[in-house]
Amino acid sequence: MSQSVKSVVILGAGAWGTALAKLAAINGNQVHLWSRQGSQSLVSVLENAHIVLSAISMQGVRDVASVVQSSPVSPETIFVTATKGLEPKTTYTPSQIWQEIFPNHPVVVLSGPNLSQEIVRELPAATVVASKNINAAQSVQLVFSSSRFRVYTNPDPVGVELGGTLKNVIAIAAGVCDGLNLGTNAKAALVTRGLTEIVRIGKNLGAKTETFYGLSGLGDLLATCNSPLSRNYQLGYQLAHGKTLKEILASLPGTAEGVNTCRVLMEIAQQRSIAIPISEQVYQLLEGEVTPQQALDQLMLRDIKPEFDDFPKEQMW
Ligand SMILES: NC(=O)c1ccc[n+]([C@@H]2O[C@H](COP(=O)([O-])OP(=O)(O)OC[C@H]3O[C@@H](n4cnc5c(N)ncnc54)[C@H](OP(=O)(O)O)[C@@H]3O)[C@@H](O)[C@H]2O)c1
Ligand SMILES: O=P(O)(O)OC[C@H](O)CO
Repeated sequence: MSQSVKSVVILGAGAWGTALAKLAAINGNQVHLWSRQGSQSLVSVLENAHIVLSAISMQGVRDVASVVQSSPVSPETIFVTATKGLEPKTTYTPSQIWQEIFPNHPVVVLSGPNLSQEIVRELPAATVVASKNINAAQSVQLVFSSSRFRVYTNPDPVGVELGGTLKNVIAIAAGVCDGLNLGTNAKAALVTRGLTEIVRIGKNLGAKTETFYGLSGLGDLLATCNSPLSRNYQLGYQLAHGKTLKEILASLPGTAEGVNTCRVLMEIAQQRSIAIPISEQVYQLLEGEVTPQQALDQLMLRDIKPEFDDFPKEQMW
């Protein structure tokens, strides 16, 4: 893989921003890792940046993007977003925020089964870079691809971004499932039906169904629902052990985006009349309206129904 050296600015020196900075540096790129707590001004690092990647947690994305907007950036700069969340006020995905603020720049989504602690240890992993601008996606692919990190391109940014974002809600449920010791059958049912919910929402928001069966959908869902390294999984696991959300958030290392995502997701589902029963129980659990056991009972005692929403009637019996 040969390419010219790129100037890459990573916004957000949290767990994911730091891991991505390491990956870009391995390929000989000139990398600036920016944090609001650091000494470098945003203006100074943005000068001549080919790629600006945001690994800011959802709550800070619009503020940081607005500050970037007031700084001089080259018209060629590609924006990459690696945040997995939804904006409460607008229900926008992070890439929609970046595209709204930078309408004339390519925006690329980077998302996949990427637990940062494994990537920092240089364990092998794969991810997806998705954009309507395929040249931009390919440039980003070259910057991050290495013998330890395999990067695929994809033309469905909304699907890639929603897969990574919505799985966090199901990962909370998976943590609850393991915390309650419900067994492997229950976990398989939960993850599979969770994927059905993600596909329903994603299709309604304009994503391609097949994207959710790829790395950024099913791949990330499997990684996050099965790893104690996931903050969202950990949060669910601890809820099942009787801790309150407040107690868990006070000691959790880093951001568990699933909590806010779940609230925004419920709003989207209600506005569009989309059934997402697992996510709804996660919501009620996070709001303290049900216990983990009550959430389980509510799911198991729902009306019986066909497995698929759109199977032709003559094929059901
Ligand atoms: N960790 C992973 O394995 C992983 C993998 C893939 C995707 N992601 C996604 O990447 C995003 C970041 O995750 P993370 O694990 O890196 O979280 P994190 O360790 O909590 O770091 C969050 C970063 O966002 C910054 N930030 C938050 N609000 C800000 C604001 N208003 N202005 C400026 N900076 C702000 C934080 O700055 P301060 O330190 O100054 O607060 C920090 O650098 C999340 O959306 C997550 O879902 C994470
Ligand atoms: O630690 P989590 O739950 O934010 O998950 C990290 C990544 O999204 C896994 O791909």
